[in-house]
Amino acid sequence: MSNERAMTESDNPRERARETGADRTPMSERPSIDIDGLELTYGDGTTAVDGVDLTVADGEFFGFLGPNGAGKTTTIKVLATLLSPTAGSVAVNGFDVRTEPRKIRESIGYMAQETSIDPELTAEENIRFACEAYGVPRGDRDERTAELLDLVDLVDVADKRSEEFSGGMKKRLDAATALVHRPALVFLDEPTTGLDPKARNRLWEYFERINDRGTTIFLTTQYLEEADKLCERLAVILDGEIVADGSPADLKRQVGGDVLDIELGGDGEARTRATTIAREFDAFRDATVEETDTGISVTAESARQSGTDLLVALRDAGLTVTGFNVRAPTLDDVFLAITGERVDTNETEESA
Ligand SMILES: Nc1ncnc2c1ncn2[C@@H]1O[C@H](COP(=O)(O)OP(=O)(O)OP(=O)(O)O)[C@@H](O)[C@H]1O
Repeated sequence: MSNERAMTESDNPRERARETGADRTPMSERPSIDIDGLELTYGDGTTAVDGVDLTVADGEFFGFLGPNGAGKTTTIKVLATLLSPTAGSVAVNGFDVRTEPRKIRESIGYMAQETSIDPELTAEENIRFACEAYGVPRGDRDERTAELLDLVDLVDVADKRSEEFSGGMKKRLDAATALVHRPALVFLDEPTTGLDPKARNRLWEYFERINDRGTTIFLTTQYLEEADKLCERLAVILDGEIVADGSPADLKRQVGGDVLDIELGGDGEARTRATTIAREFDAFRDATVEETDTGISVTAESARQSGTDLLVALRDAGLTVTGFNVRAPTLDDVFLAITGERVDTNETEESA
C-alpha cells in the first residue's frame, strides 16, 4: 500500500492554479458558452440531447465526457450552429445560436473528429487556404501562417504535401487551420483519437499553449488521462443529460473512498468467486466491486482500513492473491461509477 496520497491534492497544474487563485488570464464576466434547457431531437425522433444546462467560463479549459452516443457531438454541433436546437436557449461568445449564427461562426474554431485538411496541399497551403476561408485580412496572412506553422511545429515540413504526414502531424495541421482567425473559443472533438502517446503529448502542449493565450477550449475525449491532465472542469453527459460536473479532483472525491485492486491467480471462475466474496463482505456493503482482467477492483470508503481483512477472507476461501494495491480513484473510476462502464479506447493507434 505504497502509493497513498491525499485525495484532495490535484495532479493537474491548471486545476491547482485555479484552486490557489493563480489564474493565468483574467476572466471576462460573460461566459463563453451559456446553455439553458437545450434539447435536440433528430428528424427520426432520436432525442440526442435532453435538457442540458451548462456554462463554460471565458478562458476555461473545459472537458465534455460521456460514452459513445451520449450526445457530445450533437451538443458541439448545436454550439457551432450546425444544428438548430429543438428547445432551450444557447449563447456562444454572447451570441444567440438561432439569431446570430454568423457571428458565432466567426468567433469559434471547430476541430471535428475527421480532419478537414486537403492532402493535395502542403502544410503552408492548407493554412493559407483556411486564412482565405475565414476571411483573414490579406495583409495579415503571411504573419499568421508563419506563426501557426511555428506554434504546431511544422515549419520544417511547411512545403511538403500533407498526404505524406503522420496522423499526429495531420492533427496538428488541422488544429492550426481551426485557429487562423484567432477565435475566442475552440471546439476539439476527440482531437487525439488514434494517435500514439508521443503525438498525443505534442498536441496537448499545443492546446495548453493556446489556452494560455486566453482561448477557451471545449474538449471531448475518450482518453480520461487527457481530460485529467488538461481540463480545469469537466461535465459528464449520459443519454443526453448532464450527470456530473466539477473539477477532476471534485469528481474523484465524489466517487467516495479509495480503490483496492487485487490480482488473483487462477481463471475467470476465481475472479467471479472473489467478486461474490467482496460483495458479501460486511465492511464493503456500499462498495463497487468490478472484475478486471487480472482480478477484482473494490471501490469503498473503507478500502484502506478493511482491505487486508478482505485479502485474508479470499485466502481462506482458497483463492491465491498474487498482488494488491490501494490507490486514490482515477477519472476511469469516476466514469465507471457514473456510467457503469469503462471507456473503450481500443482504437488502432498510430505506431510511434
Ligand atoms: N443524424 C442523426 N440522426 C439521428 N440520430 C442521430 C444522428 N446523429 C447522432 N444521432 C444519435 O444521437 C445520439 C447522440 O449521438 P452523438 O453523436 O451526439 O453522441 P456522442 O456522444 O458524440 O458519441 P460518439 O462519441 O460516438 O461520437 C446517438 O443515439 C446517435 O445515434
